[in-house]
Amino acid sequence: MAGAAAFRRSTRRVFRPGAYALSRALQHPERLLSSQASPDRGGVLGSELGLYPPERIRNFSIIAHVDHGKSTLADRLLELTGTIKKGHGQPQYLDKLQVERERGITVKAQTATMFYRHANNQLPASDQPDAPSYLLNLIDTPGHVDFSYEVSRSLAACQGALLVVDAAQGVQAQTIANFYLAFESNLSIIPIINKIDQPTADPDNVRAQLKRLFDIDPSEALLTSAKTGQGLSQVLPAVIERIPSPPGKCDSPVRMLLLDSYYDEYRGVICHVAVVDGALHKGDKIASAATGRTYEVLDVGIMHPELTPTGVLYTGQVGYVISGMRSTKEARIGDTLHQAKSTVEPLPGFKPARHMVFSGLYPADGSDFDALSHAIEKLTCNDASVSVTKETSTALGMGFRCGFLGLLHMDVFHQRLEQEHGAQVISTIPTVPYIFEYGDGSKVQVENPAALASNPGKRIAACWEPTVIATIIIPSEYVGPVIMLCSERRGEQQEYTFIDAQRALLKYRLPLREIIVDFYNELKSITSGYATFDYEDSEYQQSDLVKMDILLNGQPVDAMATIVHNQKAQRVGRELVEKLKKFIERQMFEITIQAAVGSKVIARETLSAMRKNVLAKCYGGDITRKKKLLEKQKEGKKRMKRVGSVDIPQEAFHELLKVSNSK
Ligand SMILES: Nc1nc2c(ncn2[C@@H]2O[C@H](COP(=O)(O)OP(=O)(O)OP(=O)(O)O)[C@@H](O)[C@H]2O)c(=O)[nH]1
Repeated sequence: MAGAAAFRRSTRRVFRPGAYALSRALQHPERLLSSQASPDRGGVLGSELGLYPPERIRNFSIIAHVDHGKSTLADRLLELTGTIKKGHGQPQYLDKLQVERERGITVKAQTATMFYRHANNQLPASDQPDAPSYLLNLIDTPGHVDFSYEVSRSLAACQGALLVVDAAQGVQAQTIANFYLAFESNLSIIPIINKIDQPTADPDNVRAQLKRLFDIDPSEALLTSAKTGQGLSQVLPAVIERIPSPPGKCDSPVRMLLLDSYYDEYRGVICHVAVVDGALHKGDKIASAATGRTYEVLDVGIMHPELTPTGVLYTGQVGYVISGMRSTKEARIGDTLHQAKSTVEPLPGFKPARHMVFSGLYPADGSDFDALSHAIEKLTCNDASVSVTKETSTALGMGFRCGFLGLLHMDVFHQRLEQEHGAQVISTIPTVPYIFEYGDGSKVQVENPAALASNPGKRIAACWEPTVIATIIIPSEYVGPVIMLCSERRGEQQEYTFIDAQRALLKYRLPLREIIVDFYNELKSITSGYATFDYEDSEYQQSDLVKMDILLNGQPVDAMATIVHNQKAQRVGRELVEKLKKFIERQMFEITIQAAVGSKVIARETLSAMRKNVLAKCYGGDITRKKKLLEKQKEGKKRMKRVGSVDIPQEAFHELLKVSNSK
């Protein structure tokens, strides 16, 4: 247990202060409304919501490692309460984005309100028509490390969390991170061992892990299969019995926490809110504590699971508000919305999103800049966690420098640009925010390696790079290779313990740069897919960094510049140059591809001259076939970027992203 306690202390860092400060702020409830009989399932009117005082409300989240079954469990609970129809033909109801369905991950947290009759004895609720009804707000959360910001947001509105653990896989890296987020938010945690239908399920071992790592009493864990439905009937009773109701002052002026916001083309900005004190009615005037702006409440309601107008939301309830905000920039996540002209204490805010990965986004066809600009603007309306600034590259023309929470976040943004807005995008090698100090003592944060060149007269005196604390869980036979991988990536071991007889936990401090490209893939491949990995931001460390340029026929390509560790420059340079050689097509003249640090060339390849004749194999005189081939070639040319005199295909930029920066 001593090991577990030490581990817990060392893991506490993951807590997001805003999240648990809120639950502390909500500690002294005063209940105004008395509990009453309940409305029928499904039929929700504003007057009926008033029948749910805080003691009849439970706000909870589901947290888990990726793929342990959060969204499936959420679906089952929505079905069980009649909120959605059984077999509605669309699994993972709360995963609404196309990219979420395709990748099977949750990116944006969603909320749904359910109604559930519950009696305090062991009889099934169906045998007790007079059993009281409860209003349950289920807040689905993303599972991936990049989106832990969304997790902390969701937790701030909850008093409890279902901690879902796969019965076969057991506790994984993200189970640990999410547990501590919930624990430090003072949430009541209900452990759920899911997927017990699997032949390899070992619930006893998972119980033992929960005890060892989190000191959770094994008898508290519920055993379920979200797939077969086994054990699911225990979940909602446990939610009602074990999770406290939301505290808040029913008779105070309205005060609510802004949990999330998105832009709807027809209705404007829709804010998800948790009402902490008082009641909010349609027509009320509300103000934002952050901006001081006032708004009129045009529509208010619950997510049941679609937007369902109720005209009112009471203390402890979670729902949506439409108030004529023009852009999500006005709807700051974590802001307090309150009754206009009243002085209220703002609720503790959230930790602002930190951008850890930056990349340039350029239209594949230069003339599509306006279309890309429009697409990015629309997408950031719904994803305020992306930062966007315009930038210009000599190689790629006009584009944008975007900051993301992590690499998956970047990928998802990219995919959404293409899928939802049809944008064809070239993105540059991702980079992390470095800090450089010049000889004159001035410091700059560098988010674009090419920007370093704009200060040629200044000598760089020192540089710092962001680091992370990574938690890796692996079967013990893989410890050796993983330790090697981490030290190759300039990692510093912080902890090495066993979580059970078969699995080890490693903690490393690693430069963020070393994990943003390819680390996870490599970790997965050397551990046959068994490793799980999570990380949290840590401090900056001083480092020996250099800017590496890529030159084509002697011309630096600004969009391909990158910052690397001095000792790795040669290897990375060679790899980049070899990769480019494969992707740049031969042209009518010789092309030299070089990697250089300052004026020193560290890698070089030459591509000999050739003319590609697409008609070479087209014997005979079929003119339509010839035309088709020429058309195809023309189409191909469109996807080329001309740098100086060299055409670079779009794929070359994509491939560069994959180049390991540290092998
Ligand atoms: N055998 C079995 N499979 C399950 C069960 N619950 C979920 N699954 C499957 O596990 C996979 C992952 O489930 P999800 O519900 O998408 O997992 P998630 O935790 O929401 O994943 P993220 O949204 O990526 O965080 C899906 O293929 C589900 O069908 C279960 O109880 N038994």
